Amino acid sequence: MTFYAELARTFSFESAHYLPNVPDGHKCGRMHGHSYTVEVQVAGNVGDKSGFVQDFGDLSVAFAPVQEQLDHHLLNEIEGLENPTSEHLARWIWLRLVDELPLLSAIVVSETLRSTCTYRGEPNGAK
Ligand SMILES: Nc1nc2c(c(=O)[nH]1)N=C([C@H](O)[C@H](O)COP(=O)(O)OP(=O)(O)OP(=O)(O)O)CN2
Repeated sequence: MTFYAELARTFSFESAHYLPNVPDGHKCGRMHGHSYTVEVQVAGNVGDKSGFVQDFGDLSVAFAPVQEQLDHHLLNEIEGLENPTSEHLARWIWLRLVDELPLLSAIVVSETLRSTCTYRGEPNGAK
């Protein structure tokens, strides 16, 4: 019997950033840090024999180089993250994982406990 399921694995890293395009006086224009969490989601059919959509370990392997690039870095200095909002960061991570994780269905970025941004790719699959 084939059935469909969704998996998620959560990663965390510490980074500094500032938002260059916020209005004068906005607190996020000053450099500050976050303990980010990123949830990587994949979705698909569960293999008859494996019982997996995909091995959770594959998500860790795919995320490792991304973590290396982000952890304890100033995000603004990373190419493509010159304006490192949660929205841009979620899409930036998506673009770095989607080739290795074709079942990727969402990237959820949290800067704080109360705020999340979810990116699910472009509707037509465009990059
Ligand atoms: N749509 C977005 N809004 C904001 C982003 C963002 O990436 N996307 N980022 C920020 C800042 O990075 C800021 O550090 C976070 O601000 P805020 O959510 O206000 O965080 P606080 O925990 O300080 O919230 P309080 O309500 O002041 O406690 C801002 N907005």
